[in-house]
Amino acid sequence: MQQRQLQNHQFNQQQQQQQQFVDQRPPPSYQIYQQQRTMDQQQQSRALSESQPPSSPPGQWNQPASSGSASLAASSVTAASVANRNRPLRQSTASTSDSNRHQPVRAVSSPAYRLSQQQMQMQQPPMQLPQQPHQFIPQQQQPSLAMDLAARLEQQLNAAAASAQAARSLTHEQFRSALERVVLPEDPRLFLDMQGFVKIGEGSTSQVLLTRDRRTSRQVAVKMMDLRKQQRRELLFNEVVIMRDYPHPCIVEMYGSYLVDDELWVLMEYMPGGALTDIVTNKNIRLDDCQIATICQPVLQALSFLHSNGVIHRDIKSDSILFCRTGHVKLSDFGFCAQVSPELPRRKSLVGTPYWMAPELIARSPYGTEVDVWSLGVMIVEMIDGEPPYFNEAPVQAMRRIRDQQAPRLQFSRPVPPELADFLGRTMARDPKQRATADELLRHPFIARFASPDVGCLLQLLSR
Ligand SMILES: Nc1ncnc2c1ncn2[C@@H]1O[C@H](COP(=O)(O)OP(=O)(O)OP(=O)(O)O)[C@@H](O)[C@H]1O
Repeated sequence: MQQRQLQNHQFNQQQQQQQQFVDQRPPPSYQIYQQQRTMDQQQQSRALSESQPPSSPPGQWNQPASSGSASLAASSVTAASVANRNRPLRQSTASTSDSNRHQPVRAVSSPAYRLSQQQMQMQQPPMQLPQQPHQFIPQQQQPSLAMDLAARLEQQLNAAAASAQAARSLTHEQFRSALERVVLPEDPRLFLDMQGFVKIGEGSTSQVLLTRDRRTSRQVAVKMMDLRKQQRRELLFNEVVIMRDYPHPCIVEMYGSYLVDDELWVLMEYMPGGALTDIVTNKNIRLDDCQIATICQPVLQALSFLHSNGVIHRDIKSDSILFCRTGHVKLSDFGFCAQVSPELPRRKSLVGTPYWMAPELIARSPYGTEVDVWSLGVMIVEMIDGEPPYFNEAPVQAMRRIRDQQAPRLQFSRPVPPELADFLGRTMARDPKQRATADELLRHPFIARFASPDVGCLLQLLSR
C-alpha cells in the first residue's frame, strides 16, 4: 500500500517537473538539481520499502511494553528514520544519496550521522482548516500573532487527534493556500541566480542550497521544503515565522519566505562555517573548555531570548548550530518550535530528535522551555565525547533509557574541570524544576571562566 503511495507520489513529482520545464524553462543547473532530487527520492523510496519490517505497518514503529509510566507504543518515526534505523550509526556515507551529488562549497555534515538522528514525531492526523480562512495572518503582522497562529494550528492538530470525528483532512490545496497567506508574494526565481544553485545541506524535511540574490549580490542559503513530504506540515509555519519575527544576533537571519510550486523556500543568511556536527564528529578535533563555553554562550543567549518570548526550540543539537565565516555561532532550524503562553503554558507533543530529547518529553508529561536546556546538555556531551549518550543504541532503546534511568552516563573521553561538570549537571537534571534556566546558565562560573570574549578560539576550528 505504502509502496503504491510512493510510486504515485513519484509519478506526481515527475509530472510536476515536466510541467515546470514546459512552463518556466528553469536554467540548466536548477534542472540538474531537480533531476538529481527525483533520483534521490527514488533511491530513498527503495530504501524505505526494503527496510520495512514485514510485521510492522508502514511508518509505524511499535515499541515493546515499557516499564515506565508512559508508553512509547504510540510513537512513530519519519520515513527517513525507518529507512535508516538498521544501519550502523557511523556507517560510511557511500551508501547514502549524498555520494554523487554536486560538490558542496563546504563539507556537508556527515550524512550517516544525520541520517542516524531519527527524528521522532507523533503520527497525527492532518489539521483542520480553520473555520474562517481569513484567520491566517499576513506576513507583516505582529510577531506574537503570527506565532499564535502556529500554536493555534498545533492546538488544532492535537484536538483533531483527540477526536477521530474531527480529524477531517485538509487538502493539499487548502493547506497551500493557508501557507500562501503568510509568505511573501514574489517569485524568488525572478531574483535568485538560478544557475548558481549548489547544495550545501540536507535535513529530514528539507534540502538547503546556496545561491546569490541578484538584487543585492549577496549569497543566500535557500531551504526548500516540499509541502507534500512533511509529516506534520503545520510545523512549516514555524519555518516562516520564527526567524522572521524573532531576530537576534545569535539567530540565523531570515530574508524572506516564498511558495514555489509545492515547495516552501526560506531564504536566509548563508553560514559558510557549516554545522557544529562537522566539528564534533571529526575525530581529529577535540574541543577544549574555552571552545565549548564560547559555543554555549551565544546558544544560551538565543535560548534565553526565545524562552522569554515563550518559544521552545525543541531540536537543540549540534546540527542546529551554524558557524559564520568570522567564527561566530548562531542557532538555526526552527522547524520544530512550539509556543507557550499563560493560556497554554505546557506542550505535550513528542517532537525532536531521540537522543537529545528530555525525559519529561519522552514520558509525554506536559513540558516547557526546560527541554531545550536538557538538549543543550546533550549537545555539550557531543562536544566532549563526539556523540550523544546512548548513541550506539537504537533510538527507541535510548529513549527508554533517557526516560527511565538516572542522568545519562557520560563517557568523558577527557578530564573536565569542575565548572564544566557542574554546568552539565545543571543542564541534565532529570527533574525539570531542578534544571537551570538559560539565564542561570549564562551566569554560571563555567561561562564566566571559559567563554572567550572574542571568537578566536573558534576560528581555529574552522581553519582545520
Ligand atoms: N543558513 C545556512 N547556511 C549554511 N548551511 C545551512 C544553513 N541552513 C542549513 N544549512 C545546512 O543544511 C542542513 C540542514 O538544514 P536544517 O537543519 O535547517 O534542515 P532540517 O530539514 O530542518 O533538518 P533536521 O533534520 O535537523 O530537522 C544543516 O545541518 C546545515 O548543514
